[in-house]
Amino acid sequence: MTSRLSTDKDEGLLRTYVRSEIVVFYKTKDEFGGLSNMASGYPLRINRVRILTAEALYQACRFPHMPDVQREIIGQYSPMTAKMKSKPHRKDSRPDWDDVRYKVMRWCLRVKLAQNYEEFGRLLLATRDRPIVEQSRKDDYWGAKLADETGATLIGQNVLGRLLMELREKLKDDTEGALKTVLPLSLPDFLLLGRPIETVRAGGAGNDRMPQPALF
Ligand SMILES: Nc1nc(O)c(N)c(N[C@@H]2O[C@H](COP(=O)(O)O)[C@@H](O)[C@H]2O)n1
Repeated sequence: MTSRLSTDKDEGLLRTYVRSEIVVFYKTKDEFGGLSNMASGYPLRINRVRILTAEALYQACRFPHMPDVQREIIGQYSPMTAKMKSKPHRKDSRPDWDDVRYKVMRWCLRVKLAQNYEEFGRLLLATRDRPIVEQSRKDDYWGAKLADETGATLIGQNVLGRLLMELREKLKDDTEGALKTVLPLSLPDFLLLGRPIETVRAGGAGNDRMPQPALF
């Protein structure tokens, strides 16, 4: 599975999923909504900076050269607003963004697991061996869209779901807790607020819902 995801060569390859055979999440309140990057309750800490959701972290990674934009993104309470704050700057995303975004997403999911090992791990393992799919209205790159109005079938590249499945398989073998440590990606300028992103370790993030803006 890693090789399928290790390049965007298969970009455009749409997969078809039958709803009754998969774990699908659409809203964060769904049974498996915690798998969404928009889900709250899985706080992160990078270089001692608290970040409320994987979505905010992912969006901030677009702009290593723009710390003020990163600060604005991770300063939002709402993950959707964090995503919206990145939108006006998208054209200024790091120049290799389209090539590296799936690697960044894989790293964000690793961080989410490392720092929320019990809760997120339990949710991942509860999907057992089923395909995981994020249902989306518009985005059939990260997720999959309804094939028709019955909703019985979804079609998309489902890159996020495939990364989650990849992580689930690693977690099944993680008897030593190796996934509680996450090395930084070896990308040029992998920065947060002007500093190189350091190794991420379990603990540290806390789950006290302290608002990120309080840190600024
Ligand atoms: N707009 C929107 N609404 C939701 O409810 C979503 N779950 C998403 N998808 C997430 O957006 C992220 C990708 O953002 P880019 O389009 O690459 O900037 C990723 O976390 C998707 O899962 N989008």
